[in-house]
Amino acid sequence: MQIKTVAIGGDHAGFEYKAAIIQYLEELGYTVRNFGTDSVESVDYPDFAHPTASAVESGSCDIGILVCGSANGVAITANKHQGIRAAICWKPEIAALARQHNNANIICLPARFTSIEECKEMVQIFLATEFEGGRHGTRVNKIACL
Ligand SMILES: O=C(CO)[C@H](O)[C@H](O)[C@H](O)COP(=O)(O)O
Repeated sequence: MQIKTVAIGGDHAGFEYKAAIIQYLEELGYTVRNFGTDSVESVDYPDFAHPTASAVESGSCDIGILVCGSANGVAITANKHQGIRAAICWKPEIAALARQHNNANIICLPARFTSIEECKEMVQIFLATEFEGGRHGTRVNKIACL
């Protein structure tokens, strides 16, 4: 999958990291759609995670990034969307496996438990790693079969 357009969103706890990631991605040549929030003023993460997830689910963006304090809230929210597989990642290896084994289409980053540089590395890996398919495809297909 060729990734050109990235959706990104998060709450106040993820704002500074989101801004740094946007700049990083635009320097790499990606088109970034920012779904906010755009300040450190306290907000409710679902208000920003839902539109970000919808953009990926609809296909208007190729992949998504969500950032909040622990990543839990944005992940729980995004995974309410039928077409979303949102993975919480806190190490580069986990970001790779989220794509390789789970075909994740949103990476959720814990801003209060990682550094900006670690998040940039995880984003780069997430965007560059392909889904392996095979046995993993069988498993991923079973996720939606409620
Ligand atoms: O996952 C979260 C919510 O479950 C995020 O970590 C939020 O960023 C966090 O809860 C925000 O906490 P705050 O005390 O309101 O800044």
